[in-house]
Amino acid sequence: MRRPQFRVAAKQGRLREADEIRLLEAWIDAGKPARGTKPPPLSKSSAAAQGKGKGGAPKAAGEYTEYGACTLFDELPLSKKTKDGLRKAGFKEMSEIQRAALPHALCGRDVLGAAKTGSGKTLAFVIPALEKLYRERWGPEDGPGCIVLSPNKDLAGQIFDVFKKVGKFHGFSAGAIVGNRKGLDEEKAVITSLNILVCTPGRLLQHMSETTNFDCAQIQILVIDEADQVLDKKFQEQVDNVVSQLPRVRQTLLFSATQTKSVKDLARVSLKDPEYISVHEEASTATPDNLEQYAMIVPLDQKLNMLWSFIKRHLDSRTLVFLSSVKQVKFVYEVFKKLRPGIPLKCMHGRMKYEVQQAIVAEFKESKSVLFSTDIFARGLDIENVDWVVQVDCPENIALYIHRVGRTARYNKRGKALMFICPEEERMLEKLKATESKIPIYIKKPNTEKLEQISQNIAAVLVKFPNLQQLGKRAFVTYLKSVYLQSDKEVFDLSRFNMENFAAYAASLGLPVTPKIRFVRHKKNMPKKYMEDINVKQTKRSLKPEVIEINPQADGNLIVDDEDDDILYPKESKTDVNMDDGLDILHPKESTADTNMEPEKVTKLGNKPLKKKKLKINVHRPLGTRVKFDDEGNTMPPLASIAGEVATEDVIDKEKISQRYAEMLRELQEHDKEDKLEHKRILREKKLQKKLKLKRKRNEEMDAGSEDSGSESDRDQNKAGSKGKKRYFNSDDEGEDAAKDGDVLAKQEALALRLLSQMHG
Ligand SMILES: Nc1ncnc2c1ncn2[C@@H]1O[C@H](COP(=O)(O)OP(=O)(O)OP(=O)(O)O)[C@@H](O)[C@H]1O
Repeated sequence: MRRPQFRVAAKQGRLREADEIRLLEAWIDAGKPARGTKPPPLSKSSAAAQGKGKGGAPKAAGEYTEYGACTLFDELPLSKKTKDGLRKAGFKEMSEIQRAALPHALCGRDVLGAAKTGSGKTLAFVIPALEKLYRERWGPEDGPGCIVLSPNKDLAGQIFDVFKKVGKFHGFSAGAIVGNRKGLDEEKAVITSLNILVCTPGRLLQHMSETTNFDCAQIQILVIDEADQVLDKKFQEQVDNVVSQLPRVRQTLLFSATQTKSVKDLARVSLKDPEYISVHEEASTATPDNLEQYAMIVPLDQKLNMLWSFIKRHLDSRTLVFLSSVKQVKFVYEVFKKLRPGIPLKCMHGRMKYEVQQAIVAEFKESKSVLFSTDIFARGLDIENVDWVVQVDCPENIALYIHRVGRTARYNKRGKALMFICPEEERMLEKLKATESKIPIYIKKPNTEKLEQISQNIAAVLVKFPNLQQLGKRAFVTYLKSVYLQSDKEVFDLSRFNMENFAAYAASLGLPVTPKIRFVRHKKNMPKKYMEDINVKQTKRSLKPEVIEINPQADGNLIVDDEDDDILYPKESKTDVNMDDGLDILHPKESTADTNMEPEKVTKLGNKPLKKKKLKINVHRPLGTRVKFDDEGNTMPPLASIAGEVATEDVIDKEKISQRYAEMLRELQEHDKEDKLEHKRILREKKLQKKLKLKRKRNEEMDAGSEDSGSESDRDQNKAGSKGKKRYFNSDDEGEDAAKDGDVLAKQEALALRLLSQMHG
């Protein structure tokens, strides 16, 4: 009895939907805005008036309102399901970019949208995507109908969440195709039945080439978020490949806070007669109005002191700290955690599992804390109420600066941003302050009185936790590499630093010696400008590797050799430029954003790694690479030299320094003692093992000898001894087992001797 009722209800539902779609299509067509038009500017009084007057749903069939100037979502020609979703999620009034983009996007036009960070661009493409599929009556059996490309998996996850929220009442299946290698098979199993795919270009391409029956020939709408980054050369091959597999007849929406207008880029995604919507083009600033921005000139070796002092003075804030490499993030997080600043610390980078990242973001949203991050979260990350964004390392360009600071002051909220800039990178400040950049940034003078000096505390932590020394070394190396690999040599030029700077920086990380570094680079991948910039000793036909070395012990030159991690060969296909360690460093890059792409996929997709050619560059720079000597002519450890310098400036008490050194020495001696004891223990254990082995061997020989003469019961006994007792190895009870073994063997030995003497007797 119930089945026919169900069928009737379903049929009625379908009919209602069909009626709604007919009405929506007519409304969209009748009230669409003229091409190239923008909605009139919004004054507070007009907003309310427009909400009641001009907009609104059609009163009766055939009487359609224009929707190009409305202000509320309810006034747009949207399906009931989408409106319900929006209402449930608490979205009522449209933001500027939504007002401007939605009317054009809803009537099927291609859109190239730009608006400041945090201004609500996500809804400006999520709504048209849902509506398009709804009006096309897309169903599960139709497969993928919408693709959203995002530069990284975290952002893809966030966009997916917005789809889930707003599309709650629709019946579409959607997925964030961002899984790790393990998730690939699961994705393969479902991807063909998903209607909305939010994915990174690399992952999508992988499915396009590997997943059977995965077909994108029916795609209705393509969205590219963070379009300037996704259309950047880093993704070029992947995006071109993806786009070539999509139907030419489709709608395309491109959004970003820092938009591309490059005709070449747009041609690549074949935009048709697009609407250029840049709602803040005429605004006096490129960053949110509610954002206060400050910069401070901080020498490299003072950055951690400054960061620590900042954190200590903002214990009641939610602070997001950007550093330029994974190793730096890990190091600063680990060391600061040990020093206990009095506020929870978290860290996040592209090497973490997606689920872990999600959990950390959720925790950060919940409590006032400090989150150290790489640039993986510079774009798109939407966290309400971030009070401060602190950029410890200089952003590689203005666009990245805008995206980083845009993690605060989102959607009408207030926020503050602070950037530390080394004197050697001051050119970036000039660029930011240039009129055309439209960035109201103010220089703040560091308050040296309130600056806490923590280098020695860090050194003490490193003595106590030796594994952090290695991490510190890596942090040092990856920082210098990140500077070295930047393409904007006007700002980033290692030659502006000298050996003293490097030594001081190493000391500020608590390192007892300045790590050595060597850069090897394929000439082909070096920016021309930089090639001219450095003194390359190379004949035209030479194929030797180019080597730039930094060595604190070398006189005058930047030389170095680091045995394990610092020989860098260009790898064209790698896209994660997150500077994890030496082996991940690529050719000079346009962008340092941690794209979180899966490198192995990219390699599979046909980018051949370059041959390691032996190009050698030896750079002899007339730089201030002085090594410090003490009164007796011995080279001084950098920490000592720095301590001396600081002391002369009366920042640190000399007595304190010697006390600290004495303390460190004591700690080292203690460690030394422990190491010696441990070494002795290991030797003892080895000796015992050896002895036991020897005895066992002898025993076996004797057993073999006594086999013929031994009684049946003896043999059984032996068998029981060897087979009946299972042994479990656990490093904790190794000593006890060994002792037991010793007893057993001693008994067996005695038995064997008895047997032997019986034989001989
Ligand atoms: N119409 C709206 N009403 C209220 N809140 C909104 C509206 N539109 C967007 N938001 C909220 O504003 C915040 C920022 O939105 P969104 O992440 O889309 O910004 P964005 O422009 O994409 O930023 P970015 O350039 O940094 O990626 C989100 O928390 C979102 O929920």
